[in-house]
Amino acid sequence: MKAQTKPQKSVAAKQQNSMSELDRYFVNVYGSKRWSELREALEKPTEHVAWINPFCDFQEQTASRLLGEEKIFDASVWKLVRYSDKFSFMVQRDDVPSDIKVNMPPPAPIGLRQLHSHYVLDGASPLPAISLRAAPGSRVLDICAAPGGKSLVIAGGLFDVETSGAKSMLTSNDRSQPRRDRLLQVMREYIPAELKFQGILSVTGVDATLWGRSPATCGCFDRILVDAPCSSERHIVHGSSGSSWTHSRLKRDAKLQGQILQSAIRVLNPNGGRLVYSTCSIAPEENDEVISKIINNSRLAKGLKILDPLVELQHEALGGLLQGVERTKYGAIMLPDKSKYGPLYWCVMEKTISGAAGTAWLESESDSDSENQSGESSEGQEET
Ligand SMILES: C[S@@+](CC[C@H](N)C(=O)[O-])C[C@H]1O[C@@H](n2cnc3c(N)ncnc32)[C@H](O)[C@@H]1O
Repeated sequence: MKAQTKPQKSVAAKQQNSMSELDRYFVNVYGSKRWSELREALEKPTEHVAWINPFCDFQEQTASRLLGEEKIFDASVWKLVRYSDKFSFMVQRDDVPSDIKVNMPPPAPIGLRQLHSHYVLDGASPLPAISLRAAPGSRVLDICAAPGGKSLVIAGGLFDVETSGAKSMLTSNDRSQPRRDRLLQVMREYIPAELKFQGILSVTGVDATLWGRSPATCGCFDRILVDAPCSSERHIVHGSSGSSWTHSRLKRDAKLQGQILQSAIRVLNPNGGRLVYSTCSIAPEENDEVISKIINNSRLAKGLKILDPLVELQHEALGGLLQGVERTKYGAIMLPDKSKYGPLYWCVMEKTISGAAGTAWLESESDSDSENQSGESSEGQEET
């Protein structure tokens, strides 16, 4: 065995310390038996599904063509699950022995438009995007959007090339330039160019904690997805995150999540706007406790109603995906020791302030909330 150099030793020692801090923390949260099962499940590779791109030319038939004449998916391994004509996905068949690891076929450009056939994502990932219920005509903000899997799922339900005049709008925002570059590439590969040119689909680089600052954006989104940056313990356990776990970092993440959520609530339409908050963290401090702080803030909670996170998902097509889902105080969580997919936490809320003019309520709060805003400056906006 090769001897470790001094810097290698100190990195290994740091990771070791951080792992034991992580273990101690989660034993307290889940108890030692559940944590050891959950940790083992987190160490395994992520289970993926394929979202079928409804923008490919042959729309409804796309999914079955992928199994049939296109032969991208082998029908003895994959099966098609159809939630609606805008949302279908491919999952591994139940009769494929679980010890056989089959690789997801890579996306391929197909049809006249040469758009990519499918997008590979964790099986739990589409659920927050579906729960938004964005329909043609909705103005949607995906406030932490890169690399873009959930934006694609939203766009699929929102736009129809034929009915793009329905005044739907999707703003996919992310502060990180490299991740935004990836998001722009995903949009180019999956979404027809005509939607981008009409200015109804845009990519922006604003600091999400600052969205609520601009009177121009107050109350103007009917649907908002806050898929917040989080500790992402699975990546830490896999050693792929490039950072180590500490409780102080978790607390910083939770603070940022609260700031982003507050900012998003300010730009949510007060007449029936819907917001979904999600993370891939398994820590209650980054999930229910972030929601709890909002609920206990009388100004922010005004008109906000927490909805049953599973109601929107009661559809036979989603039964397989939702297996093992657990309710939490405010939302739902999928943890990979009980479920095939995840981790994923999500909470669905709606804002209705009867009789309130959109901006009046928002303007009255903005000053007193300013101490909660991050001091970081926003980046410029760009269009796809
Ligand atoms: C969980 S990832 C989003 C994944 C994405 N929703 C998807 O489905 O592909 C969180 C994202 O938040 C972005 N982010 C972190 N802090 C931010 C901030 N203050 N403002 C905007 N975006 C931020 C990160 O760059 C990261 O891309």
